[in-house]
Amino acid sequence: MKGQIDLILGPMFAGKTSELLRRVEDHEAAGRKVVLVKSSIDTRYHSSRIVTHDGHSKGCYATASLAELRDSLGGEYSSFSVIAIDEAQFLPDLLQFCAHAADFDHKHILVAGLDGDFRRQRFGQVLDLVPLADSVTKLGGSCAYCSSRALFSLRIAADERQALVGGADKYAPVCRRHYTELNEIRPAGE
Ligand SMILES: Nc1ncnc2c1ncn2[C@@H]1O[C@H](COP(=O)(O)OP(=O)(O)O)[C@@H](O)[C@H]1O
Ligand SMILES: Cc1cn([C@H]2C[C@H](O)[C@@H](COP(=O)(O)O)O2)c(=O)[nH]c1=O
Repeated sequence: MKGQIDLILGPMFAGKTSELLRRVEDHEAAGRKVVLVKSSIDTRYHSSRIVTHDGHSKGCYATASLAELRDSLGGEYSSFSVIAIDEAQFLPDLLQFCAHAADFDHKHILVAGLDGDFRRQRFGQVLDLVPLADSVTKLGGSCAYCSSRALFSLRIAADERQALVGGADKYAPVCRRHYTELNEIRPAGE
């Protein structure tokens, strides 16, 4: 098998995790052995399962880093042909691990994560993978205020830290118009 990196990006509630699990099931149905992993920072729904916002889930490794996952798997690492990674924005060694696993270990890597934070700034190393990727899929959700395509994650909690784990209690998916209006963003010079 050749190495491959497929990215699934988008704002919160866009269906990234659902799409990741769908692709995992396709690989498993084709007889490929898949290891699932997420950042251990994500404790929202379950500590050792990847869970979608509408309750679908699959067991996974929860890890602080992908080097730690590699160590935990030991010799079993070579038996997996597919590595599915969720909450990729929280993994500090995402770029180095994925590059090595695809280029030299010939793994097929599926990566789901935020393409931007609540300020629409880069988040972790997700965007660094774009030049290495075979495919990049940007999903959109449904705007919480008008049902147009949601492109961005609006933070509704009063907290300025980049990393703030949460769901609908802290974030809403929004279209460009509502992101701009609700953040009171003004064009430069106004
Ligand atoms: N504002 C919302 N709050 C809670 N759940 C939502 C909201 N918008 C959409 N959902 C549900 O979340 C599902 C997508 O969940 P998931 O795949 O976990 O998305 P992502 O990984 O992109 O955050 C949608 O199919 C829908 O059922
Ligand atoms: C926008 C944004 C999000 N987060 C956190 C909130 C959630 O715990 C995850 C994203 O989860 P999802 O599966 O994509 O719904 O990331 C954050 O820490 N900072 C942000 O700016």
